[in-house]
Amino acid sequence: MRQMIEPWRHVFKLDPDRELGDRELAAVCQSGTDAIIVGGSTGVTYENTVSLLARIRQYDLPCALEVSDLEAAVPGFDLYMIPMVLNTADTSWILGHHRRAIERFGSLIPWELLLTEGYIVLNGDSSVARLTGADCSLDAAAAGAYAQIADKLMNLPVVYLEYSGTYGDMEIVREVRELVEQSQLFYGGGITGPEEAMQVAALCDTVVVGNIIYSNVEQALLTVQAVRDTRQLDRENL
Ligand SMILES: CC(C)=CCC/C(C)=C/CC/C(C)=C/CC/C(C)=C/CC/C(C)=C/CC/C(C)=C/CC/C(C)=C/COP(=O)(O)OP(=O)(O)O
Ligand SMILES: O=P(O)(O)OC[C@@H](O)CO
Ligand SMILES: [Mg+2]
Repeated sequence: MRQMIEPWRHVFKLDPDRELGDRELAAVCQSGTDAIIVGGSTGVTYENTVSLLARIRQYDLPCALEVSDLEAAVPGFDLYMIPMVLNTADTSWILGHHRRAIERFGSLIPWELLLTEGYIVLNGDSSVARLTGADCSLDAAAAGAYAQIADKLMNLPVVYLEYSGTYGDMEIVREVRELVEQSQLFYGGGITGPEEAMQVAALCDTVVVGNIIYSNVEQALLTVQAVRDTRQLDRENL
């Protein structure tokens, strides 16, 4: 599964709990983005997830489910991304929900389609931070330490810098970039147009664009080419 995500430079994240018209969905899926991730931190149900998957399947691009609620474990995705929030003291978001999921779904779990994401949640004023009780008051050294736990101690395929709803501190992103060697570095949060997309694309492997799809789809679409046109900096040239 690592091979599937390796080429992903740009992805759109669609929230099953939000409305998106057919025209907008078509534009997003035909934009040239590398993949769609379906996910949200609240209000994700089996029904709204099935319905969004069926609509996305009209288009020919990979579609992953980022599992945030057991009730929404819908079969038929190309990939299942499993978040573990590293910077919370509430272990249910690191292991607890995961244990329950495995007890509940057992042999139904398509293990070969699962990828674990080491989440570092950095916007204290986001649903995901409130939900998981994440400690978002991290400086660059602390964020970098969590990133190395994911990359070097846990060997996770993905480190996800999650600024959901706000544009991140690029000094922190840069520090994390310098330290992550094996994991694929995802960044998501507050990208509202091409300039921000380019800045992030220079530092991270994969750029995730979410909320702006729902408020200004034209700006969201411009991020695709912006990421394509941006060369990623080598760690040595940061
Ligand atoms: C049978 C079948 C098809 C199985 C496939 C999947 C499955 C159930 C596998 C079982 C194995 C397993 C280990 C599952 C994990 C179960 C689980 C619920 C884990 C908890 C994951 C977690 C830490 C969730 C917390 C929230 C989170 C990190 C969500 C990620 C998405 C995210 C941050 C969205 C942003 O939220 P948004 O709502 O957009 O925020 P804003 O409102 O601020 O925009
Ligand atoms: O919605 P935005 O702020 O673009 O963030 C994208 C994604 O990281 C959310 O999980
Ligand atoms: Mg969102």
